[in-house]
Amino acid sequence: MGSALLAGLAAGAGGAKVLVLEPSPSPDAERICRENGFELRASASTQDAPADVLLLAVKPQALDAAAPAIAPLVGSKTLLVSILAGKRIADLAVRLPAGAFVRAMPNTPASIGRGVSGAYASEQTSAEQRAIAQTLLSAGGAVEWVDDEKLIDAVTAVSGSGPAYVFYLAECLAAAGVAAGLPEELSMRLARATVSGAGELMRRSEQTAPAVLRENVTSPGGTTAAALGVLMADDGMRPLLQRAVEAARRRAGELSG
Ligand SMILES: NC(=O)C1=CN([C@@H]2O[C@H](COP(=O)(O)OP(=O)(O)OC[C@H]3O[C@@H](n4cnc5c(N)ncnc54)[C@H](OP(=O)(O)O)[C@@H]3O)[C@@H](O)[C@H]2O)C=CC1
Ligand SMILES: O=C(O)[C@@H]1CCC=N1
Repeated sequence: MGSALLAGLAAGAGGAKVLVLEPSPSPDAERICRENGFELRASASTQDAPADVLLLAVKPQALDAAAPAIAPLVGSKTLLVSILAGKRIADLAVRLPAGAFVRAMPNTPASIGRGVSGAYASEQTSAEQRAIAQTLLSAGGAVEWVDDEKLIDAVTAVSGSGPAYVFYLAECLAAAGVAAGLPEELSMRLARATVSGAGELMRRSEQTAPAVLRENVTSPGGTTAAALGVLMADDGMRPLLQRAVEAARRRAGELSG
């Protein structure tokens, strides 16, 4: 996720000095840094001046291990932008006492500029710092600000993890096609094209309500209505997805601390 945002940052960094801390950089991260003149190191040193902006993108479970390597870059004027699932601003502040915090939750379509991030800014965040966070995150796509930090766990469960649900839908659709008699590769091609095409149609359509797009596919008494009778049953897709999103939201809560 950090590499995806870094690629976006590369496009919009202007003349800013960028330091990337990464103990074992991927070839992609090395390339992005080389091509954009970003400095790449394993850790910060006490010789480094505090950063204006720090983007934190380690796993939540790696925060304790990573914090000492980052600490020299944190000062009272530093804006810390965290994309760590579950970690609250209070959790970050005890380890990395920056002056201001933005807790954000992007998603992997950010790697092609088509992501969406939810973001929450701490009270201490100035308008200028908020604008910087907006620029950084919008390199990956749309940005939706929320005014209650607790909502970030719900954002995580809906759009942070959400791409995985959609990819799993494609997997399940392909498997169902095979069960219906289609060759495996053809079924996967149909499922991929259907999921991506439907997503693109939803994005481009003037009609913003997915329910209307769904109704456009559904001929009265036809095949889609037969399938939706299963998916929209009381024990169908809605309660299933609600349970899945709630499990993700709960897990985010468990990752705090
Ligand atoms: N994947 C997703 O869809 C999303 C993830 N997130 C959040 O982004 C964060 C990263 O997740 P993800 O990208 O999936 O995980 P990855 O494991 O791909 O990325 C974590 C990165 O942090 C590096 N790292 C580990 N320890 C340190 C350290 N001490 N100092 C500097 N860098 C270190 C890792 O290096 P190495 O590989 O060498 O250990 C790795 O490059 C998580 O907090 C997650 O909650 C947020 C939104 C969406
Ligand atoms: O699975 C995770 O914990 C991260 C956060 C959102 C997407 N991936």
